[in-house]
Parts: sequence; C-alpha cells; structure tokens
Amino acid sequence: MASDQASTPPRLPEIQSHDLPQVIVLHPPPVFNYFKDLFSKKFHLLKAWESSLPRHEFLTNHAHSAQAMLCSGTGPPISADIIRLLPSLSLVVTTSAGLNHIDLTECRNRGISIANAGEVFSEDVADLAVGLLIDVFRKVSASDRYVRHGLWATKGDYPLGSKLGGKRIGIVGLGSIGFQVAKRLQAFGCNISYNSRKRKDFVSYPFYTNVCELAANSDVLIICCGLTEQTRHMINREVLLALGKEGVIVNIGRGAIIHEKELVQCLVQGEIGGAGLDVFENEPDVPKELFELDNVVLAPHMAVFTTESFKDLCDLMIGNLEAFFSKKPLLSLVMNE
Ligand SMILES: O=CC(=O)O
Repeated sequence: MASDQASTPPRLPEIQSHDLPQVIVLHPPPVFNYFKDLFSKKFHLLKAWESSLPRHEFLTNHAHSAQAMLCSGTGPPISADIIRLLPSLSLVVTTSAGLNHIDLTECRNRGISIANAGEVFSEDVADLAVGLLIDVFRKVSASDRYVRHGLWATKGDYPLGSKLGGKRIGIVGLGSIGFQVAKRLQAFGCNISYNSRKRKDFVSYPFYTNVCELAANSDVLIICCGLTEQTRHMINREVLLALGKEGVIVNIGRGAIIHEKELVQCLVQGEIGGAGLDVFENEPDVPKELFELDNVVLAPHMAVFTTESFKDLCDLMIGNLEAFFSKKPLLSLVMNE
C-alpha cells in the first residue's frame, strides 16, 4: 500500500485556459482548421466569432487585458476602429505574408508590433505560380476537361500548347516569393527580368523601374508583390496591352493589384493570351466571364495551402506569441514602431 502510494506521481494542478496568456482572435484563421488545439493549449483564445455579443462590445470587454491579437488575411480587416477599441494591444500576429488587411498607420502610431508568416509560404506559393503558368501554356486543366467530357474520342487530338522554356518572364515584386519563382523558372530555361521598389543587389536579372516597360519586354508577368496603396490597380489595361496578345499573366499576390475589370475585358476580347489566377479582387467572388475561357486557370487563393506550410506556420505563429509573452524578440517581426 505504502509503496503503491510512493509510485503514484503527485497530481499537478490542471492549467485552466484563463491562466494562459490571452490572445484575441476576431475570426478563425485557416490554420485553425488543422491546428487550433495547439494554439488552445498554449493561449487563452478570446474568440470574438463565438461570442453572442456584437464585435465592438466583445472587444470593449477585453479592452484592458488583450495585449496580443492573432488575425489572417481572410478575416475582417484590422482597422483603426478595431485597434482603437483595444488600448492594451501591443502585438498583431497575422498568419499571412501579406499585411494589406491591417491598418499599418494606426499600428505605427500606437507602437504596435506586427509579425507575419515570414517566408514559410514562399516556396509553396512559387510552386503554384509555376504550376499555374505551366497549366496556361500546356492547357493541363483544359485538356483534363477535354478528356473527362469524352471529347478526345469524338474530336481527336488536342490543340497545341506553348513551350515554357525560353519565355521572357517579368516578375513584379522580387521579394522572397518572387525570388523563388525566378529560381524555378530559370531552371526551366526562362529569361528573368523584374520590377521591384528597389533594384536588388543579389541578382543580375535586368531591372525595370516601370512595370509597363517590363510588360512590353516580357511574354509573362507574374505578380508577386504585396498590395499597398502604391500597387493597387498597378496592373491596368495599359500594362496588359503592353504585355500583348500572346502575353500571359499570373497572379499569386493579391487580386486588387490587377484592375480586375480591365483584365476580364482584355481576356474576353483576346487582347492578352491567358491568365493563371489564385487571387481576386472580391474573394470568393470570381468574375463569371472567366469561367468560359479555356486560356484562364483559376484557383481559390490556395497557393499557401500545403500541410507542410501550415505546420511551419503554426510553429512560427506560436513561437511569435510565446516570444512576445516572455519578452523575447519576435521571430518574424515586420514592424515594431
Ligand atoms: O495569401 C496568403 C498570404 O498572404 O500569406
């Protein structure tokens, strides 16, 4: 009896979720579909979407305790109005690489730090950019439909596609995603040029300060930059016409970098050759005109959706929050002033 008692480990008091550091979440980020439990074990998640209270009331109730927020590009924008309801907020962690859903000016004014997905998605996003491009040139999705609809047997051989090797690729935004795209397409024998806010010293690809000139000297434009006031609708009709009738555009950045109405018009009227699009201006709405076009390949903003990326993302997000609560440097800080 006595030895039994000695071998029973003492019961540790259970950690209640309210003992954990609080993290406010307005809307579940996609990573919660797979790894929410990992977050819940470490943090007391204040879930606005599960509350019956209107959002502003929910936020007001946590105004003085919530120091950290977790958000994503798919939830409501983290506007100045929301930030102002949270006077104790010192950190916004976003599960996206893009920051366009966060009011950066308000964060800067308030001294709120921002951490993002860093480079965890760059390789997967670059893979999808190349996949979309190959699909447009070699008509993978369109020929799949051809086979499934029984047209091979009745209509015969499929029309010719276009070779990827040798194409002139214009990359718009040579950050970590753009660089991964360039690296991949160079291996396919393509010729890379780019436009970016600044010339990059670590590459010798031709640099164009003007995106229209880049388009005029490219067979393909791949949009890899972030969405900002400067890049919104940067790819307009003028740029698309410069890309030309055979030109192909791929967008894995943000929908609103392209003037979507003008893109649809150029595609419908055959003024550009094709498009591979993972992102749209008003997701999840996609212009219906595009559904009819076999030279357009569509994806539901899923360039980052791989099991591997999501696990890495989860580790990074938790790492950032843990670093914040233990007053250590953030792992993927993008702004701290
Ligand atoms: O679109 C996804 C991201 O910004 O990470």
